[in-house]
Amino acid sequence: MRVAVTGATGRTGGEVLEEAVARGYEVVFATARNPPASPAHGVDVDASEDFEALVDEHEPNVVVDFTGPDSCVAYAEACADAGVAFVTGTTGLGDDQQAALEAASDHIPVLQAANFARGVQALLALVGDAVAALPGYDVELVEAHHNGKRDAPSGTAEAMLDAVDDARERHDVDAGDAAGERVHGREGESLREPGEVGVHSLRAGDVPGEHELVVAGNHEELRLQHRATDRGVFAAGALDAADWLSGRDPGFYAFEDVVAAGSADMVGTDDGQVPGDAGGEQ
Ligand SMILES: NC(=O)C1=CN([C@@H]2O[C@H](COP(=O)(O)OP(=O)(O)OC[C@H]3O[C@@H](n4cnc5c(N)ncnc54)[C@H](OP(=O)(O)O)[C@@H]3O)[C@@H](O)[C@H]2O)C=CC1
Ligand SMILES: O=C(O)C1=N[C@H](C(=O)O)C[C@H](O)C1
Repeated sequence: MRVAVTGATGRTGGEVLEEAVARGYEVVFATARNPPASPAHGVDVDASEDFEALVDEHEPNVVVDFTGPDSCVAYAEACADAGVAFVTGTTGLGDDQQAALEAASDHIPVLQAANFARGVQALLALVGDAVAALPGYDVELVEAHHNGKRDAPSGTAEAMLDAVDDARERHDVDAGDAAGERVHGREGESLREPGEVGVHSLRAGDVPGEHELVVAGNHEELRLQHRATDRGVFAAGALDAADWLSGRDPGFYAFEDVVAAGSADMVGTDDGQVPGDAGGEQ
């Protein structure tokens, strides 16, 4: 696969570049806004302002993007012009930016995911099940990320909140008068209204990403939590997505489609085994 990586000097793009090289993919170019003088993971990093020319010159099968909302949309549009598939994990897009990204998928395959960890796909299903099974319970969401994250709440939190709303609607849950209302943090006199969902964003240190939904009532508490313990999980998922997307028809795809298609090579071990699994031939 001929892959290009944008945001290649970033926390996540850097992991994508490293994993792409480790997998033996042909990294045809990598970009950053302020490219470093020396190669990263053996790949020269070019200035992102040359993106269109680089696409024309190197003809990647797919571009993998972890940058910011403006650049994500600009790259998607350039890929649409060049007929190159586009995978993005960039979060924090506004409504117009989201519409522009989706419009690009009229011409090319586009895959967008707020979170490329497979466990988060399972979490989203569990969130819907829990909310449907526990009508009348209070729902609160807490997410934690590193101190360099720009958007709040996180894209994953937004997806979890959508899963709460969808489940309440689909299962006709009478959640209370404030159903659908999101309350971001609380201070002062602010009594909780039935149905509202409190959303709390922590930004500290180097936390790769944690999300927890609390469903509580009737003298009990259910907590559904996902923790990314290393950013490599995002890089691996994004490259699995790139592999799956490359060569597909134009359209707007989700990471759910990739997860449904098959299991992952396990990251974090040299031999592809699940850590701690001693079974099988070595
Ligand atoms: N979907 C998922 O699974 C995940 C999504 N993310 C999302 O990915 C995005 C990037 O996060 P993270 O890696 O922490 O960010 P970083 O700030 O660590 O890195 C961003 C990278 O993008 C480049 N960049 C930033 N803005 C622009 C721009 N306007 N034009 C061109 N290049 C730009 C930066 O270059 P330079 O430093 O030179 O400015 C840098 O290389 C965020 O939206 C985050 O939420 C993150 C992890 C997982
Ligand atoms: O910015 C990050 O770091 C992350 N962003 C994504 C999000 O906004 O949900 C995914 C992951 O949690 C890491």
